[in-house]
Amino acid sequence: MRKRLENLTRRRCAPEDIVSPDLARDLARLSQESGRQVGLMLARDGSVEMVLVGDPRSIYIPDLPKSRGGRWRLRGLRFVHTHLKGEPLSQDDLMDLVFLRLDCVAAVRMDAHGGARDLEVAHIFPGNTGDRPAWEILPVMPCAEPQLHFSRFIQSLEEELERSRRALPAASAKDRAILVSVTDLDRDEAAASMQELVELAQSAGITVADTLIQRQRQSNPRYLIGKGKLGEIIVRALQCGVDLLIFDQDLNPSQVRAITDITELRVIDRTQLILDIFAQRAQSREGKLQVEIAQLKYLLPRLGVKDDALSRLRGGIGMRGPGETKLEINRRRIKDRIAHLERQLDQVKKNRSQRRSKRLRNQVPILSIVGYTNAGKSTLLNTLTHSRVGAEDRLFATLDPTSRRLRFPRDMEVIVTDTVGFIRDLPQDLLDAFSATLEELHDADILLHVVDVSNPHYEEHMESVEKVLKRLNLDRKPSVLVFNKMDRTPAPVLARALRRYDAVAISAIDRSTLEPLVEVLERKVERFILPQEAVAPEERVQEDSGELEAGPLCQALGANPLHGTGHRSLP
Ligand SMILES: Nc1nc2c(ncn2[C@@H]2O[C@H](COP(=O)(O)OP(=O)(O)OP(=O)(O)O)[C@@H](O)[C@H]2O)c(=O)[nH]1
Ligand SMILES: [Mg+2]
Repeated sequence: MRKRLENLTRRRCAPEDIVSPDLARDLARLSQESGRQVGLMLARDGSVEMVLVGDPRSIYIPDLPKSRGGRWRLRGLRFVHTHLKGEPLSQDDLMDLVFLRLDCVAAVRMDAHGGARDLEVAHIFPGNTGDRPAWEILPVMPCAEPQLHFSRFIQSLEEELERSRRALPAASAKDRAILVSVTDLDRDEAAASMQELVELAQSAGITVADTLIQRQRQSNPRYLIGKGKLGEIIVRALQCGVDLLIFDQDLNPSQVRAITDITELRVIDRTQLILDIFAQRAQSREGKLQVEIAQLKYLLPRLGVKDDALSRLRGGIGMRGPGETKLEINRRRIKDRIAHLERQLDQVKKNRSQRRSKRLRNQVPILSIVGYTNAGKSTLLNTLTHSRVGAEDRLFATLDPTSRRLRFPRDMEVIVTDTVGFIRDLPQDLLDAFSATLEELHDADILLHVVDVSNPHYEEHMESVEKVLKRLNLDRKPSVLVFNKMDRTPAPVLARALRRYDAVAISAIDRSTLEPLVEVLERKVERFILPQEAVAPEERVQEDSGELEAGPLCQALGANPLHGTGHRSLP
């Protein structure tokens, strides 16, 4: 029997036959005699790459050689095996098809006498699967004359896959990712969380090819996600030309490795994605130092896993942050590096606080817009600043000296700054990095906390923002709560929100709604001014009149003397 099985390796069938009739017959005969499934892994040219023997009901496929042509190609191997009782393709067969990205999987279904009766063939479905299965099962065909020209069939299958990849927007320089969430949240919450992950990914410059939510109570410890869903992901990656998987949940190092191994895709989690965004955004030296420290601290516990988890983690998105040369440095050197960076950071912080106390002596008031990501901060900034320049059609360049031509009393200006959005569940290391990015907030005189009140989760968002502000020691700063997007908030919801909180409602896309906010700001800013430096109200009005071709903020501020010096005796 052994000899006869070995002889199979020397067999060959024509490339156009999925399995030649005589090979099918011999497989069935061997199966009948051994009482086990017998299978062949056939290459595209019809040669036998592997002979496999299973038990009566199934067959185990060991690790296959790495795929030819990379992860977006089919493996170039088809698996043909016997089904002793003539049973249809099993779930395991279909999983093998998907997980191994086989050209196809075929069952030679035997009759009661051990003959090769017919052939059932399944292949990966090349188009967008949506809710349908990731595979397609062809109509059963007789073994004696299988009506399938295999080489032509596989060619058109690969062309179809290529087409479905090309149907997606071109994004050559970018990473293309599938976003995955495994959660026990209810449907709406899970969708909201996923939407946030999509926005995070996009702001990191990643093209989101697809999203996938699996709602389950208990997660699979090995892959986090269930095996069936993982199969779907593999097929979607193949269909979409994806190279990156991003999980909404934190992954432990061995999960990263297990998922990477089985999908052959790079795998990162939300925390690493956020770190990466910070790495992109950090401008100041302090920011860069803190982001690198956070990245290294994130990496450190993940070094325990042998193999190249390190390079994978580092390989997150592009190759940013601490460069590739550091891929090889070991745990010891990372710790040394963290210590070194922390010393540098201390020095920079000292210098900064000296610089700041100097700056504080001659500075214009700063209004800093903070808020949850996507609350509309940038929109508010644009609307406010656009209004300021009016007919001049020039954006309010925050620090542009020519804006003085607007003739504020005593050449005063107000600086409005936008900030990176806040997000929920920020780990401590990230918050440190965050605090560097938000360093300027310490210089702000007033915080405008912008809330998207149309979001059903707006109160959770407010809470997240307040938590961050507190941890940054900013919770005592004068602030104005702004409920944005009132245009798309149902009136009763808005009314209830306004009863509950002391807030100003606006719609940042509609300039005409900003007046109440501007009035509030006006009053707040006034409190910054030392009484002895304030100009008499009548004088102010006169100075203001007729000179300003400007929007409401400008008028409001213009109607108030904002003095460059000494106005910071704050409440
Ligand atoms: N309907 C409506 N949409 C708004 C309003 N304000 C902002 N948006 C939209 O909300 C989205 C997010 O606005 P952004 O200004 O980018 O939000 P952000 O807070 O700066 O977001 P991050 O910079 O990502 O933190 C954009 O699509 C805006 O057009 C509003 O008052 N009404
Ligand atoms: Mg913004």
